[in-house]
Amino acid sequence: MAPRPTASRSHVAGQVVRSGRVTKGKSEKAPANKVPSDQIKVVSTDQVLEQVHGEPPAWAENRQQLCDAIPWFHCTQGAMYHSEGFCWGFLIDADGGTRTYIDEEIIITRIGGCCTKDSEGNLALQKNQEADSTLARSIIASLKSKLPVGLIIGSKHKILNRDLPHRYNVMAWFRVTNVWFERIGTNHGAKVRFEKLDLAEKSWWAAKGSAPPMPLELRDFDTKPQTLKCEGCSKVSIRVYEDGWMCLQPECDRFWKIGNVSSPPELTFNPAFLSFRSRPDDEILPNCSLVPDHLSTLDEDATDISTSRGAWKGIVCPECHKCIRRTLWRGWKCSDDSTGTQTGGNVCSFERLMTMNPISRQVLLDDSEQPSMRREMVFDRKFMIPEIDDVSLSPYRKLTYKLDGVGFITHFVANAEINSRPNGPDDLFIGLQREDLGLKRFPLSSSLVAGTLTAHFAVNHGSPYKYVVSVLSKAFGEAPEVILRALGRLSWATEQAVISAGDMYMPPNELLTLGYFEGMKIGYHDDGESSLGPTIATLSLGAKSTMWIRMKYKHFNGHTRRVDAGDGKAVSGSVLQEDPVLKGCRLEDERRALKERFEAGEISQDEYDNSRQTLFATQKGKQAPPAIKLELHHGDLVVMHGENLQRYYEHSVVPENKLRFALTARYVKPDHVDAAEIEKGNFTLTPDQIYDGK
Ligand SMILES: O=C(O)CCC(=O)C(=O)O
Ligand SMILES: [Fe+2]
Repeated sequence: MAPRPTASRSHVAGQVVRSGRVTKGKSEKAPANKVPSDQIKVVSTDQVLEQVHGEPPAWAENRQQLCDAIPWFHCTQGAMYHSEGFCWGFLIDADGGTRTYIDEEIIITRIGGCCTKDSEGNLALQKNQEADSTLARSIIASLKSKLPVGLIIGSKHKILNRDLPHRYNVMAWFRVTNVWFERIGTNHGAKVRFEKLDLAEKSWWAAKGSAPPMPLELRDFDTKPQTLKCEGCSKVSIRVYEDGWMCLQPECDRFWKIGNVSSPPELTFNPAFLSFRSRPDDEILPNCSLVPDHLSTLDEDATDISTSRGAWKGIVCPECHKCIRRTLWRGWKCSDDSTGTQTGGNVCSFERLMTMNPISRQVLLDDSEQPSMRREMVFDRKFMIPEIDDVSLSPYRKLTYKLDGVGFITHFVANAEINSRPNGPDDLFIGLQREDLGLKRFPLSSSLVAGTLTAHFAVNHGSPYKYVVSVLSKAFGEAPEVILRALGRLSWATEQAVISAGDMYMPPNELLTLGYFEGMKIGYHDDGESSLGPTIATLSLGAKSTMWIRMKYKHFNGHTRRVDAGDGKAVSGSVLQEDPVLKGCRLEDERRALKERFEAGEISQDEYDNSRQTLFATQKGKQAPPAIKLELHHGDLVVMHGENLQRYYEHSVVPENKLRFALTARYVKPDHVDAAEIEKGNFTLTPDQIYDGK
């Protein structure tokens, strides 16, 4: 038997393989003494990294950059990007599992999925991975359809032991040559062998100073590793390990056995399995380029192109090759989408700002949205039906949605007469596009995947306010005319709504402008910070959108969400300390009855809590369906009023077309603002900036 390299004694291209996960065949080329010392970087006492020969064609500091710019890797989690039943892209990073392998042309790894972390932080298969699982099916489909797969290597990759230049590095196109199953722990999981498609070109991740690849004409494409038919299941399996041939069909009772004996835990790859190469095949063609040249496909002269879906994808910086997202309203700036950690102190100066021809309101109108004097209104009975008032604020139609004990939402429905007035919504819409407002996309403060940017642009004027993200605030004193005019309208709407409810009017001192391109939206959130007054007014400009309002999960269900304890088991959520038992919540009658008994002193706190736990155990918690649906059109105003509205309910807005602005004004309590920033919220409107409701 060939010597079996193990953790303690194997040397792979000049460095000790520390993980003990890889066992390489004897076909290894570069022996340790061939690596010049200037090409070795000592990272820590036990890690010596070789320099790589070249540079990746594209790279990223985080997954979001990668997913935004690389069309074959739209995936923020997991190793494999699959869609439409195929695997398109694959990331090899921290943990490829046991028996992984990498060299300049071949990669062997597990396909991901079905995993959990063991006590040492390594990924362990939690259950069997079957051939009909989504991941296995996708990778097998790519193999059978000869679909090339793009590979990316992350700097946490433990086996290559080269000094990878960036956190995520695009490698090359590969073909899938084999997919098979192995026993991994007590379960079985799928493995894959990738082979680089272009064998003529030297891989950038090859060691610096290493020999060029063997020319194609000198290569042997005929010798293949041994394949044998299993006497048990009659299916053919390839010989992956030198230690012996094994049946690799998990359903066979001879699976993962050499002869009659279970395979040893340490195995050596069959050199023939590592060294065979597939003949170049013209049929294997990627269906897009490895690194997209997105900028050259944008025709800026076409109207509205700068706000189309295609225009807010990420690009690969033509200068430094970093994947950059469109963080700026006007375009891409390499240094703006940077954590600064991967640039080695060099800031790339690339930027591409678009012309941004203003789009007129008419371009966004669809057939069902002809300008009319008063829009016809059809209400869907699935949602709350409002009170309709066509008189008191004419020419606006006033729709009021009342949530008992919670608050109300007033929708001021505009029409063509209102919109076309000088300095009205039509003019404001064009005005906002002409101004350089400094709209930007910011990282979401609470997101499952760190670094995720909002799917809308934002800029704040007036008192500082942190909504779902932190946005720098500009003083009203520096605000352009359009912002002050919008503030005039929003102050009017706030006053009308609040006074008609008999509440005190607090003039807004903050205005957040959101800009939405095609396909952008704002997900469910509330505007209920302790620093804010109870009233929030929004002016919609441009594309039509739908606003959804639903009860928050915990108020709908009466308990917080169940959380994953990390071992695959769910920890049940805790019951609410104070359950408002809102109208329409789940198990409303039962919850109200328990609450009444508790408040009447008939049951103790413990009994109340335990009875609710028992009640909730009968049904799985779920998200509340939307209670209110508002169709927001150009020029419409919406006022949400009531602290409890933000406490118990959340809202989201989904626009439908290429360009929409939402200008939302709030009252930020001065005791929550730094003294130095108070004056940012001061403003005086000129008489013609004050709105009179016409
Ligand atoms: O886009 C909209 O209409 C709503 C914006 C919003 O919810 C917010 O700014 O908090
Ligand atoms: Fe909001």
